[in-house]
Amino acid sequence: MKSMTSVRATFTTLRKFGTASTDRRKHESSRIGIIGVPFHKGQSNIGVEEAPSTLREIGLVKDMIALGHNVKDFGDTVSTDQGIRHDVPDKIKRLPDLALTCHQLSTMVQTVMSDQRKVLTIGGDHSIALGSVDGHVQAKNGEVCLLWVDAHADLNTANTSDSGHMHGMPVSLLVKELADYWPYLPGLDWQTPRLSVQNLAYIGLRSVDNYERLVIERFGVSAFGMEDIEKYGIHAVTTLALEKINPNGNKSLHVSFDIDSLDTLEAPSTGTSVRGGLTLREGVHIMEIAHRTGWLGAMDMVEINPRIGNSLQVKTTLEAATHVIKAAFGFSRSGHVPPHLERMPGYYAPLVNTDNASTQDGTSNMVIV
Ligand SMILES: NC(=[NH2+])NCCC[C@H](N)C(=O)O
Ligand SMILES: [Mn+2]
Ligand SMILES: [Mn+2]
Repeated sequence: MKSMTSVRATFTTLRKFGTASTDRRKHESSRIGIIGVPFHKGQSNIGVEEAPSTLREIGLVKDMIALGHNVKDFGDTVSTDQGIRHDVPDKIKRLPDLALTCHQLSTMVQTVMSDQRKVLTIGGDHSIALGSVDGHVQAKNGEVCLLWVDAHADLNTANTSDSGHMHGMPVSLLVKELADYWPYLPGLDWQTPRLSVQNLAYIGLRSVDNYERLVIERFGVSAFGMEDIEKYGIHAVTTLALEKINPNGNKSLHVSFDIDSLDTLEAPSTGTSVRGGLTLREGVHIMEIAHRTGWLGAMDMVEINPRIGNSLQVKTTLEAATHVIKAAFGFSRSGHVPPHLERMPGYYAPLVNTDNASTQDGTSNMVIV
């Protein structure tokens, strides 16, 4: 057993640095709505549309309820098959199905928020964020800030995209500063870009196309790539990004989390994986900070593809996504005292004399057994 002196020293050190274990994490329960979007036509890999059902099968809803939240599963958007339209730029020939899916999603997000719930949207590829963010912006009358956690900027237009994959374009459809760089898009009459690039920040970038870089520099977008995370650390980068996009703390936060922001080793089952990404710990910490701001209104989790990789790789990816989501909605790696224990002062009586945790000489009379 450690001597009392060393225990006292440890406790004092912990208290001085204010670690989570000495800083009581108050756990607030929330009302949460879950929406699935089984959509894959923003990219070329079949399977990403299976992620919503797969995450449900491994217990996502149960996990959220176990965090003490009031959780309602609003089901999935209805899949459509409008075929290919030839009156739109060739690179967005599958726009009709994206437009219909995102219109449904935007409406569902507004419905969930009108039920006083935070929204968790499970993709599907990242093009669906056009619907989830639009719904959030409409529900909050434009007072939204957007944190895009991704290896990619997803800032291409139909003219600048090399791949023609719409999951590389949602941000350019969401920000008003790029509205003039798009032709009229049939089927998207319901969507008006209202977000400003000033309220957009990226974390995790490491595969940015030339035109995307041009836009980031031209408009001064807050873009924190992996190099910035090497230099300053994930805590500083996340805190700075959030301060940039919501300086007055009055906007509702939307975090669009692309699982490929994590390193390939952490989340291999995704279609456009890029080495040198975030560790799972870094991804979790981004969401811990987002949660603790109290600003989080909605989160997307996208680009999980259960058909890519072997069973261990799929399991690894799904577990990573679950850890990130739970962090966003209050799971604390340091533990928390559930409300019923809060109401049991006697519970701590045998261990800590709480009315005088440290005696006059600064030593603690806490007995750790
Ligand atoms: N959400 C994603 N995984 N996006 C990948 C985009 C890759 C590339 N920048 C493109 O436009 O095709
Ligand atoms: Mn993305
Ligand atoms: Mn990506």
